[in-house]
Amino acid sequence: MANKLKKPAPPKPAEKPVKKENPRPVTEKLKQDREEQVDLKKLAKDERTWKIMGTVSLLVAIFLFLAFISYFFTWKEDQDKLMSEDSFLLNDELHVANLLGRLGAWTAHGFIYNGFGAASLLFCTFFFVLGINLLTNRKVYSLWRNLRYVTFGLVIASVCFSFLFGGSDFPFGGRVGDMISNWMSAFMGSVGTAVILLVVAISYLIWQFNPTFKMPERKAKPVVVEEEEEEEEEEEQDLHFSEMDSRAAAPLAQKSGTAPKAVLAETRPMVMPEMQTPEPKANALKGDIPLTLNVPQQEQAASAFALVEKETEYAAPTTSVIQPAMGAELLEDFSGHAAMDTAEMSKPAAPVVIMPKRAFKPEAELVINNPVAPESPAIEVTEPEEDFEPEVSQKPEPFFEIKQPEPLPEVTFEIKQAEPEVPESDFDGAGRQKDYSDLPPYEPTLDLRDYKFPVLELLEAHGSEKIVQDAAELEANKNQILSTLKNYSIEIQKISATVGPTVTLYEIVPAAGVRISRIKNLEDDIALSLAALGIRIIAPIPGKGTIGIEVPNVKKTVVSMRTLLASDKFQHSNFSLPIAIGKKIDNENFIADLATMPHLLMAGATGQGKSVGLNAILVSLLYKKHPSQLKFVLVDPKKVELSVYRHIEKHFLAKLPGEEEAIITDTKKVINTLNALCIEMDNRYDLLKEAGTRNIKEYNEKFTKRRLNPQKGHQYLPFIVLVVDEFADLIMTAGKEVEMPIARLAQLARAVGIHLIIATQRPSVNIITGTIKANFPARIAFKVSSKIDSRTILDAGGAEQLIGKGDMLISYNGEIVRLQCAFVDTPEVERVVDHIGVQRGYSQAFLLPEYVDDKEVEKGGDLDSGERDPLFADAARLIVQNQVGSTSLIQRRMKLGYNRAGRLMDQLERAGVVGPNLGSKAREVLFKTEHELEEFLENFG
Ligand SMILES: Nc1ncnc2c1ncn2[C@@H]1O[C@H](COP(=O)(O)OP(=O)(O)OP(=O)(O)O)[C@@H](O)[C@H]1O
Repeated sequence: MANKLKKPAPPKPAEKPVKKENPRPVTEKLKQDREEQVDLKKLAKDERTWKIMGTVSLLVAIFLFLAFISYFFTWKEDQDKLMSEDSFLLNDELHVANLLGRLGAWTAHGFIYNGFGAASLLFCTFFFVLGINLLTNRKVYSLWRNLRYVTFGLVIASVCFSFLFGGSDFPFGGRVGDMISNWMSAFMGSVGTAVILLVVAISYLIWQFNPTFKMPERKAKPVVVEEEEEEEEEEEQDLHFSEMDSRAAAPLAQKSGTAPKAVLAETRPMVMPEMQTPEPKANALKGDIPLTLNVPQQEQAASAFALVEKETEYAAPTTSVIQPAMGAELLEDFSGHAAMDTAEMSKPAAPVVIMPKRAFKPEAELVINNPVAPESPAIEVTEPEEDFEPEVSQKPEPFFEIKQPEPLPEVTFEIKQAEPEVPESDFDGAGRQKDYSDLPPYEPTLDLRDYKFPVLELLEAHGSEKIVQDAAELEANKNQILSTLKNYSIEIQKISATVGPTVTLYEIVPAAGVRISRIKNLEDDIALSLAALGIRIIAPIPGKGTIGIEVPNVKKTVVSMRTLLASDKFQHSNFSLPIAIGKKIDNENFIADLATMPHLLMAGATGQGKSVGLNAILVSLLYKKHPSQLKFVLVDPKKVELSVYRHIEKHFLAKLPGEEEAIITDTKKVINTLNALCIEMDNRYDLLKEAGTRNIKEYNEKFTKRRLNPQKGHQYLPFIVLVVDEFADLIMTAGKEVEMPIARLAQLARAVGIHLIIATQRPSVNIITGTIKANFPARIAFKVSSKIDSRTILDAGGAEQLIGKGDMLISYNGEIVRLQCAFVDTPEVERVVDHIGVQRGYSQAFLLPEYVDDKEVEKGGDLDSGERDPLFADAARLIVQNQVGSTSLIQRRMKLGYNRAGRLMDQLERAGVVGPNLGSKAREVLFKTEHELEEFLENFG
């Protein structure tokens, strides 16, 4: 039929003469030109062109290397001939000793004698790197960086050699080295030249190898990803390797006449010669939809050790299962990619494309995509002096081998904030603002200057953390999903998979015309057919245009806290309060700033990972913050969950004045503490207002620059994090009395550095009320028992589908992300806490302002009537020292509630220390010197 329809076409030639006016030859020429251009472009992009160039480059490297090495031994014999013969290269009668004949001798002479001496060997490395990159079509080594090293290395090494071995017969530094060295010696003398060269040579070595001198580790870990990425752009201009990505790969396959049945785009290159299978069998599933596997980069694949292990593990199931299931045929050998070094493998790489040799028209394509490994973990200890080997995949040494610092004797000393020594008044006699800028900046950490941050060795790696990709499982799930959708007549174009630590995300691109809601409605049916708990359907995945089906992995991977804290993202985060929460499906570390959240609500049924989550947050803060910068207020009605933190009371905990225990377990005390926090918040706002700053960051900056006078009550403000472990319990017992201060703090406390983390087992609407919810934009849901609970926490379903054990959803910045929470076990927390606890701390916990319940005051009668407040004398001294009769000064400096400070002021007035109330102005202070006051106090009793 088609042919018949085409036959009537001949009239066309008849039309040709009509268009005679058109300059046909010109058009044809243009066409031809364009075609030629297109061909050239194709040629430039053709993989084979790069390979040929790569081979040539490698041969050049080898040629130069042999010629140079040979020259070292034969130069004496060949040099005369080289220098005396004009047509050295063309004279066939000349016999030279160089291994590579006249060409080798001539080239080596040119490079070594006339050029850079022995340093010319560096040219070989350049051609080698270029060759490897071209041959593998990848950036195995950074060409740009190598070029820089070679260029500087040539000059520096040749000059150094010339200087050191100038007297030798062999041209160690070459002409270039001799010239520069001679000039330098004449210019600055031998000693000057030696010093300069030493400095330059050391700088060069440091630049190239990094001062840690941990070259093997550094090379093995993908820390360089960012650096590499930067350079990648530069390199792309030189080499267009990046064009050989998965996008280019598919057309390539088609071009070669092979419509791929399965296109596997892999993040990591894997050598699996055994995967090469014979020609396709007749049992190839017709119309089978290939699966695209988004293999997440294991961040800890930084170590070569982990990578090798992973590869072998992956190879076996893939071989045995994928091929028969997919009907995939002989897979091309991709061993070329195995040449890639570990550093390359561990960074985001262009997908490797495995092409079957036989053409096969699939219904939809099965592609194994390649999520970008988000970051390279720096498995480095916080303490640089600790020599920690980052072998995450190995079990750490038993704990008893880790030396704990000797407990220091308990020292009691006065809390004395190292306050800057600034004059009492900000203004000089002439009323001008005094300038303190010449004083050194205030350093809050100096109070505990010997404080040592916890080291990563205190935490465990919890297994190898290798993501187990079971090809059989992937294929089976894919087929189940497809057949379920097919049963409901839903056609799809493509399916891909991303394997995460706990779940695998299957991304589906539906065929044109399929309504998303239809797939969404099949959630339960798909779950049933996969016979798995924890299926979650995201339709559509925001910003992607695909539909996601999350299916739990049979074998789950524990995400250890240590991995997260070792990651580059955490180590180099400049967040105010960085918290490492867990890993996303694509294995990206989820690290957020609590200060911007600014409060966090956590909910989940019992035993689903809440306490572990809380510990993860607390531990991440302990790893990043100095005791002077952060205080915790811990509320633990269950009495056991947070009790481990009591050891760090004198470092990191805050409590009410006069309280014995810093960790609050009694509901009544919780109310007082929350109200005290409200007072602290108000006090801080007063300070901010006086300082003319808008938030704690600006305030602390101004304070450290000594632009705020501590005599006026200004002080460095630590962040305060309130953690409530069982909020439901509090609401049940205290109701509004707890809800109101929490809501007030949640609304206002962010700017003054007070942040709330509230956890609850019962996420019902009477616990998480509208007021609470409105002020907690960041929420975490562990597995809950019903969809209603999930809606109460996240305003969306899904948390009821989770699988527990730290599987969680976080609603943050307006999107809901599934994470596997980092796991930190109680013994690990104990170790971290003990590490801090044995160090010298403050003399007591950070004191919150005192809060006196009005009702209790009423019940207890007027304190003023009989006796004087025990703090009377201290308050009088404070007022006289500062010569300011202000209630808020007493409140702030003595950490008292407003009522008590007011009563003290009344007593001071009655005693004649201060004058009467002057409205908005401070009261007059009637004692001008402390001496007068002391005499008065002695007589007054
Ligand atoms: N992130 C995680 N990774 C692996 N396992 C986890 C994780 N979080 C929790 N688990 C497992 O689940 C168990 C219960 O966790 P956890 O104690 O945190 O639950 P919970 O929600 O606090 O329970 P409860 O409310 O009863 O205190 C842990 O002992 C641990 O075995």
